[in-house]
Amino acid sequence: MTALLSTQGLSLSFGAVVACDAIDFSLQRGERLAVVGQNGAGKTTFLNIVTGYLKPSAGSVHFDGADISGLAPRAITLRGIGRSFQLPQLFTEHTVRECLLLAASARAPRRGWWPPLAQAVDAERVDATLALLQLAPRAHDLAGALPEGQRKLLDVAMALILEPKLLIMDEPTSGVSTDEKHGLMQVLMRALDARQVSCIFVEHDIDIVRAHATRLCAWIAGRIAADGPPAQVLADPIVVKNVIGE
Ligand SMILES: Nc1ncnc2c1ncn2[C@@H]1O[C@H](COP(=O)(O)OP(=O)(O)OP(=O)(O)O)[C@@H](O)[C@H]1O
Repeated sequence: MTALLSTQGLSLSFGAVVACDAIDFSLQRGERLAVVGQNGAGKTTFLNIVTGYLKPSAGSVHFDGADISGLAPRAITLRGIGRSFQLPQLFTEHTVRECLLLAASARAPRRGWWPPLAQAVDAERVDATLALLQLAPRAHDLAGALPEGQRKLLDVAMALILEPKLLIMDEPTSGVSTDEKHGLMQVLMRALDARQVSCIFVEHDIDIVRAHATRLCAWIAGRIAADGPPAQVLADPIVVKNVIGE
């Protein structure tokens, strides 16, 4: 089976710090991959290279059968890799519904703004996406007025409106209370399943990883130190010592 995403010898250093050390990696369709690692382990650097925000010093990235190495972030988004961030990137002065329309404009031709925007996405798809993320009751509220959990949901809704094949989420539960975290992840994972979107998510909460990931990669010093089913990786002594810190 051809991998949805793969990297071959992906490398990047910052001075003496090897942030991404010749990474060979692949992700199959349908996987929910959690990524864990101490601060500075290289998780973000790897994901920034995959999504075009950083250029590797060596190596290549393939997605959905094509070489996407060196493409700009917008081109990679249009090919089907969506991204949501630890601090949601919202249009806070706009309503929740308008945020989805603005996100959809990433698909519209570069020239023009509001008129092509309205044609770029149909109202039904916007409403279905809002419903999927349980945001329909907030559709006409300002994005900036949402509590953190709903900001995270809106950030993902804005990624899903572009119909990605893969969504990369950076700490989807950070800033959300412990009580709300599992509920939030259930809504997110159900939405991704409904749209048949594979995902990679960086997560520090091990309970969330156990409950919601099908696979886990543990990063240590620019390398994937352990990779496999979450229960297996979390029992690996190297991971226990260097990542979980017990
Ligand atoms: N733009 C940069 N310039 C210099 N050093 C950088 C830069 N970006 C990352 N680094 C360094 O590369 C290493 C990997 O950082 P990275 O942010 O990828 O780790 P991380 O695992 O995502 O950590 P965190 O969980 O804190 O986000 C760290 O030592 C970091 O200080």
